[in-house]
Amino acid sequence: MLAHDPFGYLVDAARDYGGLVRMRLGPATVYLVSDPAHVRHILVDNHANYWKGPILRGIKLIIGDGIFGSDGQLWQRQRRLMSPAFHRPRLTAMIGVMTDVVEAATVRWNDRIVRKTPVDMLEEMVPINIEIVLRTLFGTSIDYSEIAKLRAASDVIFHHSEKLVFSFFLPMRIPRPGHRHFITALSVVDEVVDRIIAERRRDPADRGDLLSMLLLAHDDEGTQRAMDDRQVRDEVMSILMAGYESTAAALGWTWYLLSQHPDADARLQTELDSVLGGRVPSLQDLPRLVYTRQVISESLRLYPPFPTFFRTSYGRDQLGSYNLPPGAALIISPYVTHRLTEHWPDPEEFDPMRFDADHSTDRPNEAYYPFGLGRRLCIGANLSLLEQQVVVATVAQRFDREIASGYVLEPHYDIALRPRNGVPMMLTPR
Ligand code: HEM
Repeated sequence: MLAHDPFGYLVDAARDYGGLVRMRLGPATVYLVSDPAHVRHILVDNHANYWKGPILRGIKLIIGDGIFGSDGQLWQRQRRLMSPAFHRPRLTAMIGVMTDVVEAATVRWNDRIVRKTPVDMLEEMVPINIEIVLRTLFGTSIDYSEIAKLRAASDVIFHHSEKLVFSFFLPMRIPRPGHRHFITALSVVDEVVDRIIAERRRDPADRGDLLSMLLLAHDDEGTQRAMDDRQVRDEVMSILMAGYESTAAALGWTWYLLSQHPDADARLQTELDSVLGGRVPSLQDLPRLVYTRQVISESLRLYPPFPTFFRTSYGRDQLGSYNLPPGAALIISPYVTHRLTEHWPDPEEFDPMRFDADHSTDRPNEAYYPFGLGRRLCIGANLSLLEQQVVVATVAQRFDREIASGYVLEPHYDIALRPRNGVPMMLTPR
């Protein structure tokens, strides 16, 4: 089912059978949820009846008990502890790092621009994002060749994660094809994670960033017991795995979509010229980059980097007229919801004006959730949106961009949704 054009299949299933569809996944029964009212019920109103569940068992081989896959009290404690690292004052202090990192990246593209060879605008977003996550949250940085190694290893891990998730009904002790490759890749990322943590332990002064929050945490009873090494490792791994690939994919999609919609690109340039006039964006500029933000929102609607995520019910529940059994495995899909014609007319059309103030009130809030909803809303959503605005504004006002001739888009899904062959573009300085 999920092998060939999986998302076309899911969109058709929702159109034909509605916002809750019971389907087979191998020997297992799963439910595809896309109706905004059901999504709200599961993630917000009755969230206590749902946990991440056995579908995420495979992901735990990677992130252990990290925040992304944990539940109950452990999750609550970790979320409370980590949230301040993503609050507004900390985010605004990150803008300088973001602009520095993007500027340095554009210098790396110079020789390709001069030689008139394409720059892959998906691939190039990855080191930008790794660097931003490492510097802003963990106060460290790694060199370019190490970034490439980390990237290659994460690719293997993502690819294997997809197999693990969609064969969740098999015991985890049965190795899936590619298991040894996966274990080797995991050890590469683990080495980087261990080094980041060891470096900070040698110089443990409180820097107010996420890593300090993890390392200097005490438990709620104030017994001064620090978080154990394994938990710190699981959290750093969770943030790395959830953090950079998703934003890089989002930016890759935005560059692709702009290349296919010259009118939207022209409007974006007009806004950037009038608000920034060639400067890098500052905190004060960002609220004025309204159309830039709409472009980003529309890109996340069409191609949410996590097009599906998962829950399992503890007890029975009522979803509309349907009686959901206990232990039901749910695939919740923003990709599908974002294409429901009752909320999104001409859903395949790229139209950033859907997100202007006048049109945004036409639909329920839950018709749009690229970052999830409710208590488990993406902890990095605001960081990611800020970063996307900074990257799009900085790069777009510096270069005209054209997709390489002969390029054919092929979406590719392995937990994250990305263009399979990257986004090769010819860049011309403006
Ligand atoms: C475009 C970029 C991103 C997208 C589309 C995205 C999407 C999501 C979604 C849909 C969830 C909810 C999953 C669920 O409810 O099961 C989530 C959770 C999470 N995301 Fe993101 N994310 C992005 C960027 C980031 C960044 C930059 C970070 C960190 C630096 C991050 C860290 C996390 C974490 C830790 C969670 C788990 C939160 C919890 O369960 O309390 N994400 N993300």
